Parts: sequence; C-alpha cells; structure tokens
Amino acid sequence: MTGAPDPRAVVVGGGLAGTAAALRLADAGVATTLVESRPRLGGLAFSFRRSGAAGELTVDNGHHVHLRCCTAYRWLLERIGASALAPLQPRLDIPVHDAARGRTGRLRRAALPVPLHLGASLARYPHLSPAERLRVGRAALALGRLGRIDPGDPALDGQDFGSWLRRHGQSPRAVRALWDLIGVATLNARAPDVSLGLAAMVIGTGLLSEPGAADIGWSRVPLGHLHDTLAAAVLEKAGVRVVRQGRVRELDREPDGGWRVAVDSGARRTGRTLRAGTVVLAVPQREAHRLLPEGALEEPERLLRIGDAPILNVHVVYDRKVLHRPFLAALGTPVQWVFDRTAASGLRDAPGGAGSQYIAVSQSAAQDEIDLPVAALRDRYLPELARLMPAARGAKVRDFFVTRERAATFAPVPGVGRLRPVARTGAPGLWLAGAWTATGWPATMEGAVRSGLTAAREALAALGRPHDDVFQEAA
Ligand SMILES: Cc1cc2nc3c(=O)[nH]c(=O)nc-3n(C[C@H](O)[C@H](O)[C@H](O)COP(=O)(O)OP(=O)(O)OC[C@H]3O[C@@H](n4cnc5c(N)ncnc54)[C@H](O)[C@@H]3O)c2cc1C
Repeated sequence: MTGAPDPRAVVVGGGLAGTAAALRLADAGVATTLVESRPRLGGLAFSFRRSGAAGELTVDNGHHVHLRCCTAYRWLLERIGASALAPLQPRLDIPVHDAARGRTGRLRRAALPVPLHLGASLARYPHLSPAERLRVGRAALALGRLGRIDPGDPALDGQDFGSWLRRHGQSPRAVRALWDLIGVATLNARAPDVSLGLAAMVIGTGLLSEPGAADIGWSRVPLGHLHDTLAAAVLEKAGVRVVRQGRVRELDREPDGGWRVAVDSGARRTGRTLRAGTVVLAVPQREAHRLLPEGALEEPERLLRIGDAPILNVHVVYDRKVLHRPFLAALGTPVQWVFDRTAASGLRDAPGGAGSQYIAVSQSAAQDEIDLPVAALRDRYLPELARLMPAARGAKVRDFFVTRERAATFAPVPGVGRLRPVARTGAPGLWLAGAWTATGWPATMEGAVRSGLTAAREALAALGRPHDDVFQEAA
C-alpha cells in the first residue's frame, strides 16, 4: 500500500448488520456508503404492503421479538429513535396454553435474584409433573453454568443439546413443554439439532445472567418502519450515502491497496464503481463466499457448509377478536407461537376492520412445512387455531396467507461454531459481518447488530480512530 489509507468505507448489505456497521463508521467520522441490493433496508426483518380480502395491510415477513439482554439491538433501536416503538415487557411473562389439555400456564419472573426469579413460576408450571419441574430446575442451573464458563468452547459446540438434556434426566415431555418451547423460538431448531454451546449461551444469557434478561420486546409498528424508514433517515443524517437497488457484483483489490467495489444499480443494472479503503461485507454467507477475494479466508468453503433453517409465518385475519393477549405460546398442537398484529398492520383503518383481528402464527424449524401449498396450510392451521383459541371456532376468516423464509437463520447444528468466521479477514481493510459470523449468538437481530458493530470497531481500530464499544454487555 502506498501513502495514507483511503479514509472512505463501503458497507455491502443493508440488513441490520450492515446498518449497524455503517452507522458506527459514520458516527466515527468515516465517509461511508451503504449498498443494498433491494429497494429497502432491513434485510430479513422487513415489512411489505398486502392488498387482500381484508383490505390494505402492512405485514411483517415474520414476527420478530428481542429480549432485554439484546443490548446491541437495543442500542440500534435507541440510535434510530425507536426504543419506544419496540418496548420490553416490564417483566417476563409468557402464557403457555396446552391445546390438548385445555390448560394455560405461565412462565414469568418474580422480583427476586437469579435463579429464584423463575423458581416460583417453574414450581407452578402445570405442563410438567413436580418431579419434572425439579429436574428442569437442576438442568437449567447446570446449563447456565456451562453458558457462563465458555459457550464458545469447541467441545460444547460439537455436542448436541438433545443428548445433553437426556443425560440430565429431561423427559420427552419436559423437552417439548419447556426446552423446545424456548429453544425452537430462539435457535430455530429442535434440541437434537442444536449445538450445546449455542443452547448454553441462550439459556445462560437469556434466563440466568440477570433477572430481567429475558423480558420480551417486540415492535408495535411494522418492522419496515424501524429497520427501513427510521434507520435510513438516521443513516442519512449521520452522513451515510445509502444506495438502494445496488447489487455488488465484484470486489477487487487495487494496486494501491484500496478496494474497488463494482455495483450494478437500479432496474437497468447500470454499472458503477466505488472506491474505499475499508469494506464491510454484511451479506449472507453464500454471497460473502462469492464476493470474497482469493486468500481473504484460509478456508472459504467453510462458509458454504453453514446451512440454512426456515421459518414459516401463517397470517389469519378473523372477523372478531380471537386472541385476548398480545401473544401466546402453544403446546399439544403444531401451532408454536401466536401474535396479535392487528394494531401494527393498520387493519383497524381498513373497511370492515374495526372489530377484526389479525394474528400471525410463527413456526420455526419449519422444514416439513415450508413448501406446503397455502391450501394445505390452511387445512392444517385453521382447525388447530380453533382448538387453541375457542373464540376462533365461530369466527369468519377474512384473509389467510403465508410468508415463507427458507433461509431465515443459519442452522444452529452441532459443529456450526467452527464454521463461523470472525470479522477480520486476511485481506487488509476487508471485514465480515452478518448474524452468521462468530458472534457467539444464534442468528438473531442481536447477533446481526453485534456483528456489524464488531466489524466497524475493528475497522476503526485499523484506521487508528477511536473505537469504543457503544453498547453495554448483558451482565
Ligand atoms: C421470519 C423470520 C423471523 C425471525 N424472527 C426473529 C426473532 O424473533 N428475533 C430475532 O432476533 N431474530 C429473528 N430472525 C432473524 C433475524 O431477522 C436475522 O438474524 C437478522 O435480521 C439478520 O441480519 P443480517 O444483517 O445479518 O442479514 P440479512 O438480513 O440477510 O441482510 C443482508 C443484506 O444484504 C443484502 N445483499 C445480499 N447480497 C448483496 C449484494 N451482492 N449487494 C448488496 N446487497 C446485498 C440483502 O438484500 C440483505 O438486505 C428472524 C428471521 C426471519 C426471516
């Protein structure tokens, strides 16, 4: 390289990882361009408009929740002025209804220190026998200890969570009614398909790091309003040049050590070239593999071995209120989690929408269902929803549709940890970000934002700029 490094940065990918990286770089005074191939920012956490039988709705591609311990994502919410739009529950409280037995239990925390904060709720949890509750408590503490020691330990990453649960005396019912209830939603896989390291991290951080760590937050407005509209406004205010519909075709190193980023822009795919000393690749793993120059990673083919896991969302508009809580977790039925999206969707303003309710059914680890035709999903889910929510039995369905994300998250299988690369590559000035990189977290909004902030911090350090962490680690 000759002379001073080029002070400009290009961030490729306008998902949460790229957005966080671009904001952090711009906040530190780096002239930053964010290039996103789609017409919108937000990546996998987005909204779209649907004109259907129930009128015009704004629909999230999938319901997204975060936890109080998601400190990086909450930093992003704060930075884009959206904290009040995606508030946290004052205290963890999950209603869990068993459709087969017609009983509702609650997983909620008390105002007590860890681990007693969950003890009272577990002691009364009606979906397990007293002996199962005791064994669950013991296993949770053992898992929490693992999570606090070193969840990234390759020995833990190589084991599967299902076998560990069996070894720790967990019955199939305890796995269904508790471990998978939490694990499928947070990790997007069932216990036998989950790395023990990731499970220990989720339980250790989410349930056992501090009393409020697992308090749940979700957006009261469409995700696109947060991750696209508000984020874009703040990015632009911070000085980031946002290029939408710009697909990065190629990345080359120039003789002076800088980077040449070839972008195909707009509907006509007009070619243009950006130059920068710093590039953050915040795209999905296969796209990163395609764009990475030779020698940037020692074993780039590892990226191709990071698999995908699907999430299916089933959306139903009823002509009346059928769900009398903001959300519900379900047992004894294929339905997993049900969320009320009426207010966020704008349904109430649509003709005939006043008394109607729009619910989104979130189905993680949906390998067996992701390709089923809409009619088959309708035949499967409407009777199940009627079993789960008695008020749905006489209700008229005004609209029914599905959203399918085949690559919603990376597959958190045993051994995935050693495939996930760190932010630094072997090519100077080139950094990796994305929920699939080595954040220690499963594929979440938190993991995505963390990865973007990590890449930006390391890039700033390499540029000799101040590079403090901007968010507080969960205790
Ligand atoms: C249905 C669903 C439900 C989910 N539920 C939750 C939840 O409840 N809680 C939670 O925390 N997480 C959840 N997640 C996961 C979370 O959404 C993701 O982990 C996170 O959004 C990933 O962000 P990212 O920036 O790493 O990647 P992405 O969102 O994949 O962003 C990558 C971006 O790069 C762009 N891109 C790709 N190639 C190029 C190119 N060549 N040039 C320019 N741009 C390019 C893409 O268009 C995309 O915008 C869910 C995901 C889905 C799909």
